[in-house]
Amino acid sequence: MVSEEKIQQWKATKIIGIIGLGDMGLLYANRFSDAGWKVICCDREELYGELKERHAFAKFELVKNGHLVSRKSDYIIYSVEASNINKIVAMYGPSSKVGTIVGGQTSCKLPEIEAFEQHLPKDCDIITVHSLHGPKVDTEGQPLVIINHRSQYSESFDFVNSVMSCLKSKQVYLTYEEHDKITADTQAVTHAAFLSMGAAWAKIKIYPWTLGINKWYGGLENVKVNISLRIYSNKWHVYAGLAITNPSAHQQILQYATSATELFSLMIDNKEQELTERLLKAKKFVFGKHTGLLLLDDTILEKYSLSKNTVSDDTNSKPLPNSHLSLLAIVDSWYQLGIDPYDHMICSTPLFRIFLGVSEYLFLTPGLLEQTIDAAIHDKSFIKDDLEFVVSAREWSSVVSFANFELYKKQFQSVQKFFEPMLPEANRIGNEMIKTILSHSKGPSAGEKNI
Ligand SMILES: NC(=O)C1=CN([C@@H]2O[C@H](COP(=O)(O)OP(=O)(O)OC[C@H]3O[C@@H](n4cnc5c(N)ncnc54)[C@H](OP(=O)(O)O)[C@@H]3O)[C@@H](O)[C@H]2O)C=CC1
Ligand SMILES: O=C(O)C(=O)Cc1ccc(O)cc1
Repeated sequence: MVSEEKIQQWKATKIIGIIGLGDMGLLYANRFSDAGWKVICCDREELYGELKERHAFAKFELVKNGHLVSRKSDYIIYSVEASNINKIVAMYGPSSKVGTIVGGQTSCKLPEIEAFEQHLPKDCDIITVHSLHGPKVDTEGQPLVIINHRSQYSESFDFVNSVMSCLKSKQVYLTYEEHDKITADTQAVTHAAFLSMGAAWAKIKIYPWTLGINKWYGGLENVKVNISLRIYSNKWHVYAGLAITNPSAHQQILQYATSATELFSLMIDNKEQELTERLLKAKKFVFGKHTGLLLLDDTILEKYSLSKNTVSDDTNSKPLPNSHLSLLAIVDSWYQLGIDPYDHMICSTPLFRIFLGVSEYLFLTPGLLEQTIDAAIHDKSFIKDDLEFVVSAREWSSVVSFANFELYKKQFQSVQKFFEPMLPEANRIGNEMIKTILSHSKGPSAGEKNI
């Protein structure tokens, strides 16, 4: 335990450097400087003039480039695009102050650690971090992974912990290998699922919230729409980087696409018994030990719809039952890969917890799985949507396994363009929905497996 006096002494004498003043870099720069740390930042040199104006009243200092950050800082954090980490560390790493600590914020740690080992002077320690949430989420209580990879100075680790403590996140200590395996299981496959939903809607050119109360209506559907659009309102490189640069993520995303394909084949072949047996096995494996309350309650999600329709507008219609292929496929892929998603709660993002929450709801609400299987076999209202979903899941999987950043960008941006007019509204509703889910789940009523 570091004394308050020591922390005050560090605050008076040490400098935190941030290279990359994008969404996450800015979040850290503001939080650290608000907590009383001296912070010095840069973004790309050509943006210096513009950024100087934009941050004229900020508490942190802005300098022209990463060399100037590196020369002065006692802890340097690279908060840049994953695909450029090697190039950027190669550029500024050798300017790191003697005996400094270096880390990064990229979402997959293997390429980051390789870049540090390759380009940093041997006298630098390597202690890296990953906040498991987006820049607009309250950092308090969210997991923050800290990886103490190479420490030769006794104070380095305590120092980084003290700096990070102002975020009030839940600090989780892992190796970079553990981190990458877990985030492949959690983040990468969650994104693949919601990216595939959005791509399928864009391909068949439907805005699912405009179809009245017949289709895509209700709490589970609101989650699918809101989270999918939330992902498409972000920067493509965040999702591309964490999937493409993490080898374990390729296998995960491929399994997700394979599960979706195989379950869909059983649906179109009307193999009800085989489908039921397969899903019950998956249910037993993933949810067999579940006790206590569900992570999510469908009714609290009802109101977060982009739709202007309500059931009372249209009393003769009732929602068509969905086959929920995207949710069946994730539970099946956890089963096929032998992953217990609850093991990863300690190191999970809000989106993963929500994805697990809706899957759990589908499998554990009495009668809902049976109703879903019945719909998948006997009511083909969603069959065309499911076909597009399967094609999309396989396309995302191919793009990721071929490590094709350009194609990823193209595919992402074409869907983004389709949803563009709705993204601000979707983000607003999505933020409210996530806030409600997170606040409900913080309370004691969330049961043993807090979201
Ligand atoms: N967004 C999120 O939800 C999260 C992201 N992360 C990870 O954090 C990292 C940063 O993400 P995020 O902040 O969202 O992305 P941003 O694109 O917002 O930020 C990255 C910033 O780095 C800048 N940059 C590029 N090259 C240089 C350079 N040579 N010197 C200085 N700055 C440079 C970029 O400028 P330009 O755009 O002009 O190239 C950009 O402003 C990524 O690796 C991401 O995977 C981690 C947790 C959450
Ligand atoms: O919660 C999610 O999965 C997000 O989409 C936000 C996000 C993106 C990248 C990260 O490395 C961590 C969090």
